[in-house]
Amino acid sequence: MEIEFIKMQGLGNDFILLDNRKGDIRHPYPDLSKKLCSRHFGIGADGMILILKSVAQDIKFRIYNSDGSQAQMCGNGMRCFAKILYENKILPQKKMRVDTKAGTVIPEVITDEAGRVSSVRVDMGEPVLFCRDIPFKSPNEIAVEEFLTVGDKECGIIPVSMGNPHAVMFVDDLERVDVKKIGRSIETHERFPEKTNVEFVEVVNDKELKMKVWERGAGMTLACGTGACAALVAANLTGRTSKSAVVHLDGGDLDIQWNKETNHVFKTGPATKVFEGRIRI
Ligand SMILES: N[C@H](CCC[C@H](N)C(=O)O)C(=O)O
Repeated sequence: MEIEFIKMQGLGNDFILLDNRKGDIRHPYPDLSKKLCSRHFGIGADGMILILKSVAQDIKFRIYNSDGSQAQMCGNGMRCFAKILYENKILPQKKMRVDTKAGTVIPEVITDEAGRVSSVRVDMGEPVLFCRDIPFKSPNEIAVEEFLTVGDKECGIIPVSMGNPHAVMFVDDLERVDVKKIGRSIETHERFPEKTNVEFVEVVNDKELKMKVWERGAGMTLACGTGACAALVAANLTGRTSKSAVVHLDGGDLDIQWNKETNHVFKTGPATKVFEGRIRI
């Protein structure tokens, strides 16, 4: 069968969006994601995102990594998702309640004078710090700076979940980190039973972070929205930044705010439609 798709990117983290509200795409999603995300044999992307009908909320969001694994949530992908829902008039409202495997997430599109979505502000919900819920194997009930044995090194990380697991590592000089080698090792570390995304973070000042990311199920990407949220939470918890910061990623900047009254984390950034097409599966 032939299906329509929309290729999107958020700070260079790219996705293939499929509208399967009618349920006519019956191909197993893990296999379909691997095929479509292949940069040599498919369309090419870090992940595949599905627009699905929801009973409980306005719409349902599901994300699969390029290796076919399913993730609970995707920050950059959620901005792309919200942009399409609004611009394609799938949902009339600017503020949406989205059913994700990380719970209900609330994106709000911000439009320019022409009515086009210029950026999206997402209420990402609450960070998860209980080790058992991340999940992360630890004698500690709550995440603190933990040490993982990676090869012949002891790496200090702070485990945080934004619905999906993250290992945040603070470094003095981001340019000197072997992101691939260390990221790959920590992604599959046995203390992360569901694997993990890995963020390498350099503190610029109280309101700025620089970050590179190795993503679970996708490898090095240009940006990770949930990862930027996890990085801000870890930085604030350890007194490195205030409760809001600009996170500089290879693909661009994200604005992250942690509202301590509601304990919700907010992420604001761009979303771009690259092209649309049809592909035989
Ligand atoms: N690889 C992630 C999912 C995509 C998250 C990332 N692209 C984002 O923007 O949050 C995981 O397996 O948890």
